[in-house]
Amino acid sequence: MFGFSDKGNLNLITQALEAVGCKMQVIPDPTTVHFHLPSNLSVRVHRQYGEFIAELTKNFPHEKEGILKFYNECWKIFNALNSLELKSLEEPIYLFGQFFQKPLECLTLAYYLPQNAGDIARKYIKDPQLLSFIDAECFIVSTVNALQTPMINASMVLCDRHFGGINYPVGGVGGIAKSLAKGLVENGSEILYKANVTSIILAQGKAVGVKLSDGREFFAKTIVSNATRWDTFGKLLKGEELPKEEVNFQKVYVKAPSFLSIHMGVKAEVLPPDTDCHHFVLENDWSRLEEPYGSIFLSIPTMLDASLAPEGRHILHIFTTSPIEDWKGLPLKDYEAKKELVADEIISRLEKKLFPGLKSSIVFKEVGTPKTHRRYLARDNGTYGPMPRRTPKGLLGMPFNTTAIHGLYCVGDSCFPGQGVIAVAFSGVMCAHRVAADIGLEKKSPVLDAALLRLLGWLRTLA
Ligand SMILES: NC(=O)c1ccc[n+]([C@@H]2O[C@H](COP(=O)([O-])OP(=O)(O)OC[C@H]3O[C@@H](n4cnc5c(N)ncnc54)[C@H](O)[C@@H]3O)[C@@H](O)[C@H]2O)c1
Ligand SMILES: CC(C)=CCC/C(C)=C/C=C/C(C)=C/C=C/C(C)=C/C=C/C=C(C)/C=C/C=C(C)/C=C/C=C(\C)CCC=C(C)C
Repeated sequence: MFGFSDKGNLNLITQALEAVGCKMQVIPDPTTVHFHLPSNLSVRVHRQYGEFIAELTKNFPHEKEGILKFYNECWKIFNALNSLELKSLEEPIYLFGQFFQKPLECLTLAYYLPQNAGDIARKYIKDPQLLSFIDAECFIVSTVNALQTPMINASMVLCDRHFGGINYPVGGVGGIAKSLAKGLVENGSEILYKANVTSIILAQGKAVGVKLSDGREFFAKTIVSNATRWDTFGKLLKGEELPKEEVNFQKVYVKAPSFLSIHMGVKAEVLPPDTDCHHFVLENDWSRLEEPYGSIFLSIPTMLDASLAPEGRHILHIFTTSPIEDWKGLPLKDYEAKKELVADEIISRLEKKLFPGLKSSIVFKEVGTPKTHRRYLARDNGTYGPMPRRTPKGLLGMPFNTTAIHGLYCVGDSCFPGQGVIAVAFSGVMCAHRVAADIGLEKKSPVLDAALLRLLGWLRTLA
């Protein structure tokens, strides 16, 4: 996980836990990811920036200068981001205050807001294989290539992994939600589980409550939806005319595919002792990077935290992009058979590329499809999140938290700045600040608000 460090301003998981009086013990991951790429290109992204750059330049000595220039430009943006107090960019008193206190940093971010990582990489790098490597660097966090990945998001992940680092919460990532929930309850909040919202209640065009599938209704001054914008406006507000803002959003962004996930328990001896925790595998053909089932993600959390599995066992979480269309309309028997077949192919590829004997070492296996994602996360088509339809203008087209419906706010990965736990946590921080201003807990200027919201709405139409 990003966001777990004890320094800077981007450690949003640490900050969220602290806000409710919790802290989790973490284990630093020495390697963010080990790439296994075409032409046997193997690159380990070491926690130490210098070691990573040394490994990359060893593979591409003729591009040393380009590599340094590209990643240095990322650091410029990361340092600007990391210097700001992160609050709502839709709240003018805060936004203008930041421009006043940190003009250079804010102008840097405003300059890069409409730009994408692939264009900047091409300014410095010519080697097509190295440009494909930058595509893979972006793909693992955005599910699209570098030319479609906003430069601000790319800089955040390409640098924070060396600044705050990647850290694993002891006991597993599920502990983050559990700690947060415990902290919230201890601070007086109430959380309803198994509460399936089927619609948002409107009164005179204003959002005033929610209705659950069991018929219960809840009313509030403010409604915040963490469902995707497609679900919020397509299902929870079904029958209402789609607001112009949302039509624009859907013009610029489509739903990214979902994932096929395989969770396995294996005998420990099948993995060499120095195996890294995270791997990304694309064997032969760069053109398959973005194709369904083309590339394989693999996490082995027991490499960092042995307590997660019984002694002598490791956990493998293997996943690859997969569209829901491949899994729709199949009779149960065919669905089960297809899961086995597709999983078997993926496991065979890993056996061939990384771990000989993998198949015979399996002691437990469970396969989830896009339908599993849809069911458990209630995400339309099980989507991983928004993906630009064409080349985007960086982050310019991403909507913030306020919506065209008075009293209704959106958070999550279909809001600015997009996918990723830190991105999603930032959208939560922004939303909390905007709501606090709107209900009178923070300073607010209605005149400036109206002007800024109009300006931001207009900027989005340029994307
Ligand atoms: N670091 C990693 O390895 C990793 C792995 C996977 C995902 N992620 C990130 O996590 C992010 C997901 O964040 P998010 O918060 O936007 O999405 P989310 O899908 O995780 O959260 C939405 C929550 O809302 C609930 N929900 C949806 N509709 C509902 C309804 N009608 N009624 C009640 N509850 C409902 C869902 O059950 C879910 O718990 C993604 O962007 C992704 O990048 C990171
Ligand atoms: C408003 C206007 C107009 C202007 C102004 C200017 C300014 C001031 C601006 C500002 C801006 C800002 C602040 C921004 C921010 C941003 C952020 C925070 C971002 C973030 C991001 C993040 C991200 C993207 C992340 C991501 C991550 C991810 C997705 C991850 C994932 C992972 C996975 C999947 C795993 C892997 C594994 C393997 C490889 C195995």
